[in-house]
Amino acid sequence: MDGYLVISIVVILAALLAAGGLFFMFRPSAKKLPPVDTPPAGGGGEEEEQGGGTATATLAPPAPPVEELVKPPEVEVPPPSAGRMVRLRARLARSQTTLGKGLLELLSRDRLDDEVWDEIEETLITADVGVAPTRAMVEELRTKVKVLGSRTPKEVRGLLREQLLTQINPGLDRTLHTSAPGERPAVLLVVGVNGTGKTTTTGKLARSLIGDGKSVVLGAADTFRAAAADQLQTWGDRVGAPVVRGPEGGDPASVAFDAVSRGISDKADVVIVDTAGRLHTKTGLMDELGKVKRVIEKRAQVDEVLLVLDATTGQNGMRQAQVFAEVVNITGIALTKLDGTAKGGIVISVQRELGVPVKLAGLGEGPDDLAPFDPEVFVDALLGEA
Ligand SMILES: Nc1nc2c(ncn2[C@@H]2O[C@H](COP(=O)(O)OP(=O)(O)OP(=O)(O)O)[C@@H](O)[C@H]2O)c(=O)[nH]1
Repeated sequence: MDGYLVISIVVILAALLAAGGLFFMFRPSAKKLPPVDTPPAGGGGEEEEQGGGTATATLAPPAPPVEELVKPPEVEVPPPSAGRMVRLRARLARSQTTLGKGLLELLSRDRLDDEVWDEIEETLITADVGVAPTRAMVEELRTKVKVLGSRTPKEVRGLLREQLLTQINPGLDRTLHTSAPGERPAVLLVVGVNGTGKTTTTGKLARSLIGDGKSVVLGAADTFRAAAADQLQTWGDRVGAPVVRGPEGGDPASVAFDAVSRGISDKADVVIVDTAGRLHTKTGLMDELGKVKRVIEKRAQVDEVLLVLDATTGQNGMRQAQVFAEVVNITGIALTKLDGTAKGGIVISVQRELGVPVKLAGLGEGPDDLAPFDPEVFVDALLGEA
């Protein structure tokens, strides 16, 4: 019986060894693996096919790790801000020359009677210049025309140019405060009614500052609308500016605080905080913006409060601007959509009403269509070529 058992074990072992041997002889070889489907690089794929027969020739190169296939988004290098208003002058000319040409035509008439002066006044008021500045301009023009007697087109243009410039006041300091004393970043707070172009202006401004060689951190304190933070994120990603954001409906002041803290720790040059500024009630607005400003000031001074105003909204926009001015100390105005209105006179009335200079002009929807406001370029675009 024992002998029978021993023989059985030996037979089983022999069968196992034989099976193992067969497996190693016929196991699928790495050489026969299907080629990995990778795009041919530099003609290498063709060479491999021509080599046919040898194992190395049929082997495809190892697939790159997945992370390598996901390319990081390309960071754009925006152009500097200098000379932008000149570059965008055609946009202004297209929308504003109705005003300029209308005034030039009226002032060039042989007889300047009361009716014509009324028309001049009307043209200025229609273009949102505002009643008081219109009266001042008309009075000055009347006196100068009397002194001049007969007028050549060049003289008329010169007179009007001088008057418009006087009202716009080229002497105002339009510098955007983007350099802070000491180590900390400059802090810019962007306020305004939704839809005026606030988020777009924040994004464009970040681009233009980066184009001027500054580093920027963006704060998406418009937590009221998630899309606004996404929009800002896209702007930031395009130029490599970090965007600090919070949960939808979260506390805007806390996002603003975090953004400024990030700017300080990153040693950034500028932090721009985009706010929601919903104009539900004046007290609500005051609470929200007041808190954002107070909380930021725990970390750094706010160097610039930029009010974004839509030039196409006329007197309604002006009223909204006044509410913001009562709530927060505005230091500059970004006038958007100047490319889409003939009412460029709003530059004059808004400065006069708020006592704050227009510092930036929005002249289109393109990423680089925001320019430092230049009064002379503006007036020349308005009046057309001399
Ligand atoms: N033509 C023209 N369009 C502009 C200009 N600035 C902004 N816009 C457009 O105005 C629209 C509103 O801009 P947003 O930046 O979303 O406005 P917002 O004030 O931030 O509004 P919320 O995101 O709701 O807070 C967008 O379609 C912009 O492209 C400009 O200077 N010219």
